[in-house]
Amino acid sequence: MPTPARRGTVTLVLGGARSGKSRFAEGLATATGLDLVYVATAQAFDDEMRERIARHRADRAGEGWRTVEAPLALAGVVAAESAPETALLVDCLTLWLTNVMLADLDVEREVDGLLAAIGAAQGPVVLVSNEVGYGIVPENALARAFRDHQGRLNQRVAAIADRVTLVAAGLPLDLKLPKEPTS
Ligand SMILES: Nc1nc2c(ncn2[C@@H]2O[C@H](COP(=O)(O)OP(=O)(O)OP(=O)(O)O)[C@@H](O)[C@H]2O)c(=O)[nH]1
Repeated sequence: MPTPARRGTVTLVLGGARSGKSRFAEGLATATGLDLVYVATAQAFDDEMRERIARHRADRAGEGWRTVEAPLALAGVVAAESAPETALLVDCLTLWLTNVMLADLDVEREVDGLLAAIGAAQGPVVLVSNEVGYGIVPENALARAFRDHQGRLNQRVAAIADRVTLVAAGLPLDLKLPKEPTS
């Protein structure tokens, strides 16, 4: 049983594809005992993705989640949905960044807005993101730009997060833990 995200804390959960990061992040959010909002950033462009999303929805059914889809307007959704009695799970920053780039939006400006919304959140926010930089340097420029933006986005969220956990093969490794209160 993971230690719950506390009120107002920001947690970043990193990992590769199928690493178990989403399940771990869900566990952090549910362990708060607060109202649960799942902020989904994926868009279904094909049948496989539609089925994948349907499976995720079925897995969450009955566990008290309310789902809000935010493929692009993530900062606005975090600002609107965050509340002291609500735990937000944002799954995931990688697909959000993909959507921002495909929509030809200004990545830096969008990330600035997202960070401001996360920093102002009233309740716990758990964010899932991918570590994508372990492979070889991609041949095409868009993939290289994406990889760089993703690395910078992860660093910026990690810098303001209270806790950062890397999940590999279903196992969590804490990279950053909340500071203990001094008294
Ligand atoms: N639009 C939408 N997307 C959803 C919903 N539920 C889950 N998703 C998306 O499903 C994606 C996660 O699914 P997977 O690709 O199977 O997970 P993964 O990240 O590869 O695997 P793990 O590392 O195990 O989490 C996330 O990006 C979510 O945004 C939903 O209700 N609506």
